Amino acid sequence: MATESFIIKTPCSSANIGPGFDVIGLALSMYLELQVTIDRSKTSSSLPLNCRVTYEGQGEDSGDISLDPEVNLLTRVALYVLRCHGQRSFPVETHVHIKNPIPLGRGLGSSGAAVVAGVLLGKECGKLDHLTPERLFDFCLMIERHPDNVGAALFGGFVGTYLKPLTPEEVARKEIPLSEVLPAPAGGVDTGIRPPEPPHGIGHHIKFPWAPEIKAVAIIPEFEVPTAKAREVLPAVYPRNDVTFNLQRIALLPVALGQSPPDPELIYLAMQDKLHQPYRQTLIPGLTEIVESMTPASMPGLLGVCLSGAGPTILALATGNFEEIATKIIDHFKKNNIVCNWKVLEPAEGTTVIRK
Ligand SMILES: Nc1ncnc2c1ncn2[C@@H]1O[C@H](COP(=O)(O)OP(=O)(O)O)[C@@H](O)[C@H]1O
Ligand SMILES: N[C@@H](CCOP(=O)(O)O)C(=O)O
Repeated sequence: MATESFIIKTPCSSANIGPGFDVIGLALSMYLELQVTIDRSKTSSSLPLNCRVTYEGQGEDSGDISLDPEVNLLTRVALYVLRCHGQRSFPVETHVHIKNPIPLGRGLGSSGAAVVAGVLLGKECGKLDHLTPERLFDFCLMIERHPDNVGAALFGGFVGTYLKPLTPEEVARKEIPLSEVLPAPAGGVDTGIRPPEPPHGIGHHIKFPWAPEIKAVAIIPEFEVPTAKAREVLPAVYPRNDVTFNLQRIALLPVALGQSPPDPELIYLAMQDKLHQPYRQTLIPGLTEIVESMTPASMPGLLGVCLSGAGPTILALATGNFEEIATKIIDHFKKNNIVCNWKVLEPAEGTTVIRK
């Protein structure tokens, strides 16, 4: 067939869920979608890297998302996968239309979804059928270096993610600067050198059960917090008591969220954190007040509240009363002149490729 078309659909995610910093991820029902067509009848193209990128959705009007395939995160990731397999550019002539409802820089895994979808785009465009989901995870981890949000976006559901102990040589390869992994942005020189391939079996995941009654209410402030900035405010070392506090809760969390009917007191306790949220309140006005004041005792239907990913979105897990819960959190943000919108989301399947 001369024209090939397929769709890549990747869910957004909420990482951490309180105590699970860089470990736990939950795929949620808002999807980044790539509509891809490849005209394989053509033998040459005037398009840069043979690829035309179009975009609709979040950040569309602000011009935050580049349409240059050498600059756009998604297509750069796809090029990384292609170049690791000896293919310098996209097939002649590729059109990638990106539909993105995931708000940017809000802690709902927009970059994780872009990385996962980009890796799949590279696999599909390059006909790299030998790449298993586990190997695709390795590629994701060379770019998004924590496994929680990419693990959820790739595999779906409620997941625990972990990295295998790497040899010193593998660590050196995995931690190679991002500028050497991703192709040079526009204006950079394509040296023709193959980028470093990921070590094998870097990341792993395990799926946890999720009680069907539990929904995720995302309260999304209008301002952005880039994940890189939200990681810079975290300390390099932690007091032992704070680490123990999180270990005790992380042992409860997957069990508490899998039990049906859910136990609000247990879930509320299991969602407390001392490793990232207290430090990130400097970037998210009202965060501590929200986390401390929203309890199942004061709000029927509520199970627990946490920062979603690196923020600023707040994730409230609940079995009902969604609007009242969201309104209460929105009112807290209002005191700091912050406007929000909100959505009820459900756990989602992982990334799928749909061929027509
Ligand atoms: N669909 C997309 N296409 C291209 N780039 C994207 C896309 N989604 C996110 N990004 C990039 O990722 C950035 C946001 O990443 P990050 O700061 O990690 O926040 P988030 O919590 O949303 O993942 C955006 O500013 C943009 O540069
Ligand atoms: N564990 C990471 C998760 C970042 O997720 P994002 O959705 O904000 O990109 C962190 O907390 O930094």
